[in-house]
Amino acid sequence: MAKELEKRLPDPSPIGLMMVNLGSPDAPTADATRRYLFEFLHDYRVVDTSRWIWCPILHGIILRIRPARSAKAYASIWGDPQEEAPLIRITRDQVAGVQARLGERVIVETAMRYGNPSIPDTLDRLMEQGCRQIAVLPLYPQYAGATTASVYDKVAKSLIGQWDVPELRFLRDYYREPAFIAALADSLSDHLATLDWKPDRILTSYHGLPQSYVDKGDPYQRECLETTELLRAHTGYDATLLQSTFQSRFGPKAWLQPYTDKTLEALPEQGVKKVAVMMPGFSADCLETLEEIAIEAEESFLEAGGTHFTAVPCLNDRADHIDLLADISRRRLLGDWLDEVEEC
Ligand SMILES: C=CC1=C(C)c2cc3[nH]c(cc4nc(cc5[nH]c(cc1n2)c(C)c5CCC(=O)O)C(CCC(=O)O)=C4C)c(C)c3C=C
Ligand SMILES: [Fe+2]
Ligand SMILES: [Fe+2]
Repeated sequence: MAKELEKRLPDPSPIGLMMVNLGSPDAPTADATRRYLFEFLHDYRVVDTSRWIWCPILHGIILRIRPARSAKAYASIWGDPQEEAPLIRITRDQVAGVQARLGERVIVETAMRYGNPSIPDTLDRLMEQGCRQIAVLPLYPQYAGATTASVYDKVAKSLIGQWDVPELRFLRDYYREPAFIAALADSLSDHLATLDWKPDRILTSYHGLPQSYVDKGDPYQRECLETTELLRAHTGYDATLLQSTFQSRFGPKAWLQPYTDKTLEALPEQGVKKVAVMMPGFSADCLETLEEIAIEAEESFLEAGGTHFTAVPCLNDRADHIDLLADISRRRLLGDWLDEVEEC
């Protein structure tokens, strides 16, 4: 009898799972890119400079110049301009795969931290469908204040003013999951098997972060370096073959080093002419992988004397990636919520 009483009463409401990525402009145009960058670059988690200093720079220079340049870069990777951006399309495929694996008791939705589908609209949709328990899965394997914590902030802000707030759970990071490391290693070997050459060097290139954020305590750099360590241990590749670098600098301050572009430009002179670049910090291909690495970085590596270059696709909608996202959601987020419902 005591055991019976210990059981929680079954809650028949559906459970929500919101999978969140960074977001992209609504279209590959300067206007849409300006709206996206306006929201993105006003986030204190992304740019922590005082608004008295930052807003004149942002409004006076960046939002006048960058949107046209970035829109051109987006257009080069977008495909059909009537469709959504690559990052959003891939995230929707991931969501469909996770939904299929979790079954109909869980409602899985796509959300973007900036732009659409927005976090507040997605939370509203889940709550309208009756979800009283919502799990949030930021699609960033390594934690950073600028990404993961920014999702936490936005979720919390979205609920301001609500009288009936759902029970919430968040995933902080998943880079140490053995299945994640195994999927990265398999994606690398699958990709290398399609080539008729072997790389002399494989870069694990992570999105950069201002060095000052790490100096203030952000663990992102450590988590990236640990990801590469785990990948070395899994593949047996040593540090001379598998090397960490950081890409996508923004502005004149020092960012995490070594920089991917400078490394690639220097490698041919050191006799390293065949390079593969993989990007284990990105769960989906996006502007930073498809344009900055697969187009721009390849061009500058070949100009510097490299002979062979390849960019390894992100894990995207690979079955092992979707399996691990569903498994992490079940184990680390939904856990006893699912048990409670399933017991009834
Ligand atoms: C201004 C500072 C920026 C910080 C800090 C930053 C951190 C950061 N970003 C990602 C992941 C992505 N960033 C992407 C694009 C992008 N990033 C910045 C700036 C910062 N990022 C800008 C201005 C842009 C927009 C594009 C451009 O104009 O160059 C993307 C791709 C988005 C897409 O639409 O495809 C991703 C993904 C991480 C993981 C991170 C910190 C760890
Ligand atoms: Fe502003
Ligand atoms: Fe970024």
